[in-house]
Amino acid sequence: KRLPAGSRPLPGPTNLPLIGRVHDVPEKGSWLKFYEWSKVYGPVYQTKMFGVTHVWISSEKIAHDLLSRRANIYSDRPQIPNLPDNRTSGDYLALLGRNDTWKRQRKLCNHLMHTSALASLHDYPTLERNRFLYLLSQSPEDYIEYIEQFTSRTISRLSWGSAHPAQILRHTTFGLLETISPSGALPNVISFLRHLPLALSPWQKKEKARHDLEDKQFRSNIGFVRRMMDVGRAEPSFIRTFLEEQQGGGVSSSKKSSASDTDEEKAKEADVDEAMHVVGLMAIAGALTIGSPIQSYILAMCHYPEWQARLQEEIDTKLAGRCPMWEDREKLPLLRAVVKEVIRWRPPVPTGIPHAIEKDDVYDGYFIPAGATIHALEWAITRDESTYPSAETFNPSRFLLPSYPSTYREPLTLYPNLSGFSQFGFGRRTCQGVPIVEQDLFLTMGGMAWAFTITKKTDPLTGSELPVHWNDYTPLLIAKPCRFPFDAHPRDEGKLKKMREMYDEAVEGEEMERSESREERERTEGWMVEGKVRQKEEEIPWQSAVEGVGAGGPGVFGRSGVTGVAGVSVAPVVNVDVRGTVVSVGNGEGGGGGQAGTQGQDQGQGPQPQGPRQEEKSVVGNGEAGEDENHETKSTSTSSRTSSRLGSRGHESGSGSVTGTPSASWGSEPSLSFRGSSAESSDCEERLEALGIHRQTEEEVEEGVKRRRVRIKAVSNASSTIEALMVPTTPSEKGVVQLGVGVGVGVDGVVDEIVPGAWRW
Ligand code: HEM
Repeated sequence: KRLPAGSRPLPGPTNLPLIGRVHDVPEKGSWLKFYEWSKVYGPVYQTKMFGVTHVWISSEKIAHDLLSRRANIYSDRPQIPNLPDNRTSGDYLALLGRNDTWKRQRKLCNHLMHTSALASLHDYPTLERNRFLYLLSQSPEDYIEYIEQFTSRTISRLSWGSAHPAQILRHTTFGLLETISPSGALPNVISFLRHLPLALSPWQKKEKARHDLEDKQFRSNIGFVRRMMDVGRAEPSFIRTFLEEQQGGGVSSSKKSSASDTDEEKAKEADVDEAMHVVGLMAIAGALTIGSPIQSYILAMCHYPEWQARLQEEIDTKLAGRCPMWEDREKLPLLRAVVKEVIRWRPPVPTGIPHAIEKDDVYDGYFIPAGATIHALEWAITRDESTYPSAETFNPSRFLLPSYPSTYREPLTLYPNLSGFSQFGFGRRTCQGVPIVEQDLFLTMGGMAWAFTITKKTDPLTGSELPVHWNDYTPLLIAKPCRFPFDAHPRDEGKLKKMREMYDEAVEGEEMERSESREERERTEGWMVEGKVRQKEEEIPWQSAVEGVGAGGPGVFGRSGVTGVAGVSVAPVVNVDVRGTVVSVGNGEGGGGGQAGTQGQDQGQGPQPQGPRQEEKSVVGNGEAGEDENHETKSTSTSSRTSSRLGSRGHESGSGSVTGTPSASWGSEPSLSFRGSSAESSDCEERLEALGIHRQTEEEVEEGVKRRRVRIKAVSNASSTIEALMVPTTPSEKGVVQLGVGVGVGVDGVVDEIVPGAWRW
């Protein structure tokens, strides 16, 4: 393009023909490279990639000058090669171009956020935080799973008034992140690949499957809320707010006013459709992002124990030993400063979400061409030493002491807070979820500081501290710290007890919700089976549970929530590797058809293990797992091990199929065995005893011990986390306590921990 008179091109690295500088940008930590270039070429420079000009802004002031002050031309979004209709389709508000659909949707999103503050929606984050803390206390090494559960369940409740869509939401949302991230799908880097026809494009096929599943879920969620409203049992949610207001004639994102009744109905449905997408996008945004700073908090506490001690002191003195509540925020400026500093120290969206410029522009003598993609490089903005001295250091004081004039602000009852923070974008496209983020982070970080002392983990063999990385983050648009080891020690017995009480209260509510939404849940779990969307293991810790269950269907009971029926064997079957050793726990009466990661041919006919309450990750899979590279070999072998183990009482027939005789199990001894090189099968029960898990005594049965759970948790060697819950329910006709077992049977796993408790069936 010819430069306008008096202007010059932006500086930047020399571009190679066609590819520009693609080869220089690493897949992981790309923002570090762009930051490095900012040191060489200045706070605003350009690169080219496959013909597209990318402008990188590393100064908050320049980002405001362009994206906020000149918002009339800098508020568009670029086209995403791997999602070519992102600017027009109306499916994802955050990715829409600057058009009427975006304006309407943004307004509606704003309205829903605003009115939700007035409704009782905001109990949800506290409820889920309470559930989260106890789960974390039980197995800190499962932190990623529990954090993801927290974020997706909280936003599901906010969006649809129920946590049950959370699991599929995680699944489809992660897929979307891959679809749109430069490092997630090749066409986003090599843009001409987007022209491949569907049949030849693995990226398009994958995206289509993902989108179909997402669409089904969103529609079903609306249907669910409507049905609940009809019977007066809909919990508060964004979508309920919308539907209620629409019924009352209040809110409408109306695309057109219509004359006839039919037209009016159609227009209403179009509005509902639009609201469905707006709320869907809010759910996606919430499920994707908030886990990043929660994980970064744990990372920060490993490296900066002194700040943890100070935070605990603030909470202990101001709240007299109580766990922080949202209402306490005025009293806890340090906690708010920690929240903000975590985001500054490790920005969740380090490259920013790009804008696009619609008309040629000149800034400070530099020419910026129409159509360029404009990135506010959040990583660099948080490292600007003039605003954040010693930027690499985690230092919440920068928001609390007047000696940091560029970031300090009074009154401390109000500041620091996240409102207007650069990390949530600029101009007309700023993030609309800040109030949710603020509350979620305040509650989780405050809750963790109240409950735990987080430390680096000690190697039991050498006694030395296990290393914790400093800045090893996942490569997609929303970056999260890669897994690291740490310990979370409950600070005292009283707090542990309190956590348990808080958890019980949270789960109690959930049980009610579950029974209400069971039909819906079963349907959505069915889609999960259809969905077969594959994800990267390292990113999606629950993957093997998602993919891995045999076509015996029932092998894993997922969140079926079905209590065992008296007279029918509820066969608890646990098959996991214990540090390289296979454990099978079961009464062997069939059940356990198809195990995670098998080649999918198990046709379990036996009674199905079913649990009254299951954890999220026990999701029904499709029996076609095993294609995952990480799992294939071991999964297959575990499948056969599983079958033969079950065969100790059940019958193994044909090629891997497992059948059983339900009635024979009553009163029979459960089979417990260890297999493998490092353990004798005979010492299985002793080993379990040693782990604190004992068979329930008659007295305990007599007492009708309820709600005691034995949790067997397997962490796969590919860092999947699977959990088994054995929950004593009611005494059966036989006078014993039945155990429902929820097992995400994630073969290839190691049992990482067995929570002490009693089991029996
Ligand atoms: C730690 C959590 C979060 C971070 C760091 C974050 C960050 C961002 C950023 C950087 C943008 C782009 C701003 C721009 O283009 O200038 C954005 C957009 C957006 N965010 Fe968030 N976000 C978070 C959570 C949420 C949540 C929970 C919601 C739920 C409502 C949400 C809703 C949105 C929406 C709707 C947009 C698009 C606005 C538009 O394009 O007009 N975000 N966010």
